[in-house]
Order: sequence, then C-alpha cells, then structure tokens
Amino acid sequence: MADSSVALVTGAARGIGAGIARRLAADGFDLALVDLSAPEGTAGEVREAGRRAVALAADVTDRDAVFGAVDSAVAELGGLDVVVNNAGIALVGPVTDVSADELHRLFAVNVNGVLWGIQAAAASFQARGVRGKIINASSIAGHEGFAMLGAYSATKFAVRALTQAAAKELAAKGITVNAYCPGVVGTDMWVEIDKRFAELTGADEGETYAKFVDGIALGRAQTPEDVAAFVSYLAGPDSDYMTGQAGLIDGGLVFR
Ligand SMILES: NC(=O)C1=CN([C@@H]2O[C@H](COP(=O)(O)OP(=O)(O)OC[C@H]3O[C@@H](n4cnc5c(N)ncnc54)[C@H](O)[C@@H]3O)[C@@H](O)[C@H]2O)C=CC1
Ligand SMILES: CC(=O)C(C)=O
Repeated sequence: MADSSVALVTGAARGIGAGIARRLAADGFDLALVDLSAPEGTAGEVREAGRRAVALAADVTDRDAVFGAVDSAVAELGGLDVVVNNAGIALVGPVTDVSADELHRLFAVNVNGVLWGIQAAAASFQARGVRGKIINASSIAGHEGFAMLGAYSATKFAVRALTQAAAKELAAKGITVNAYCPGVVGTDMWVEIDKRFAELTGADEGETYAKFVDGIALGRAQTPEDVAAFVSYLAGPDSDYMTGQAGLIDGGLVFR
C-alpha cells in the first residue's frame, strides 16, 4: 500500500467503526472519521498511532452531508482510496409490530446511508481516476432473518443487494465493492439489543446476549478487532481480485 493511502470510516466514534479506524491506522492509512458528532476521540487514537486524522460530523441519512464528508476527506488528507460504510443502528421487535416511523429511520441509516456512501465514494474515485475500494457493513442478519430482528435483518439483506449491484456496475472502473458480516460483537449496539429483548420478552438482562454467544462455534463473543482484521484485508491489496462479496466473520454462527 502506498504511504499516502486514505480511508474514510462512518460510525467511527465507537464500537466496530472505532476498531476499524485503529486497525487501518496500524496498516498505514490516514483516516477521515465520520459520526453524528465529530469523533475526536478516535481521531486522537489515530494520531497517537502516527497517522493523520480528520474528525467530521455528518449524518449518513443526509446525502449532501455524506458527499460533503468525502469531499472534506480529499481536501484535508489529499486523497481517498477506501470508504467504509459502517454506521448503522439496530431495531428489536417482532415484524408484526414495527411502526412506519421505526422502519423509515432504520432504512434511512442502514440502507440509504450505505447507498449515499457508495455513490459519494464512486463519484470521488472516478473523478480522480482512483481504483478504490468500497466496504459496507452487513451482518449475519444479512444472511438469515433473526426473530425480533426482522426489520434490521431486512436492512442488512439490502446492503448485500447494493454491494452486489454496485460491484457489477463499478468493476469496469477498477472499483471493488464488498461487505463484512459480523456476528455478535460486544459493542454498545449489543447492550441496547439485549436490553430491548429483555423489555419485550421478559428475558433477564444479559440472557439474550449469552444465548447468542452460546451458539458461536469458536466459543466467545466477537471483538471489534476481529471485524477490523477482515476489513483490513478488504481495504488492502490482497483483496484486489474480490468484489461483490458479503463475507461472514462471525466465529462460526451462520454457515453459508
Ligand atoms: N455489534 C454487532 O454485533 C454487529 C454490528 N453490525 C453492524 O456493524 C456496524 C457497527 O456496529 P456497532 O459498532 O456494533 O454499533 P454501535 O452502535 O456501537 O456504533 C455505531 C456508530 O454509528 C454511529 N451512527 C449511528 N447512526 C448514524 C448516522 N445516522 N450517521 C452517522 N453515524 C451514525 C453511532 O453514533 C455510533 O458511533 C453497524 O452497521 C451494525 O449494524 C453487524 C453485525 C453485528
Ligand atoms: C447486531 C447484529 O447484526 C446481530 C445480528 O447481532
């Protein structure tokens, strides 16, 4: 990888996005970090690792804001080679009860946000003649519909569809598009999922998380670093011949 490679990561303030930022910094990338509020903490970690970082506030549901973040990354860091559309939210509840407002918000973040990121990345790569890489957050829930996570699962299936179609459309330009599909990662998102399961089903707090982790063949919950190691591969030259894939990285939970 060239010394000046730049990656942009959305949802970089915490959890998997922060883990990806730390890993890509260790790989030698400079980082543009995007979240609802500028993720200064993660940017500080990247700088401590010896790489340049800019922290940008943008809501991924806002197409103009996403294009603006990509433009800022290029302007402030002198280029952009990799875009990781990681930001996402969860929604727990039976498919029979999901409201129109909940569904609208969920799709706005998890699907529209990824689509705006693909569009902004593709436009920027093509304008600069960069054979860039676009990497999207799907999930085990993008390969299997999970009870109480049906609407969320639908958004992650949609991310796989966008990944496949964009890969086909952009291959001739030398741009690859892939997705990562984590399993049960011990982030704030899972704290919220577990709490909501408890409220809705009467399970004890911690019980749902423990049950999911129990199903993992490798016998432990996943860390952001486990996910980031796969994203590092997708962002680097070793994955140059891979496009349109949505790879499971889940410790052995969903087998496809
Ligand atoms: N935690 C898990 O077990 C799994 C997570 N994933 C996916 O990985 C991605 C990251 O998940 P986690 O780190 O666990 O989540 P998290 O909830 O810990 O962090 C998500 C980050 O995204 C940001 N964000 C949310 N909405 C945003 C918006 N509209 N614009 C900009 N930033 C926004 C949040 O502020 C937060 O910093 C998500 O797409 C999630 O669906 C997939 C499979 C498993
Ligand atoms: C949060 C998530 O994607 C699952 C299924 O754990």
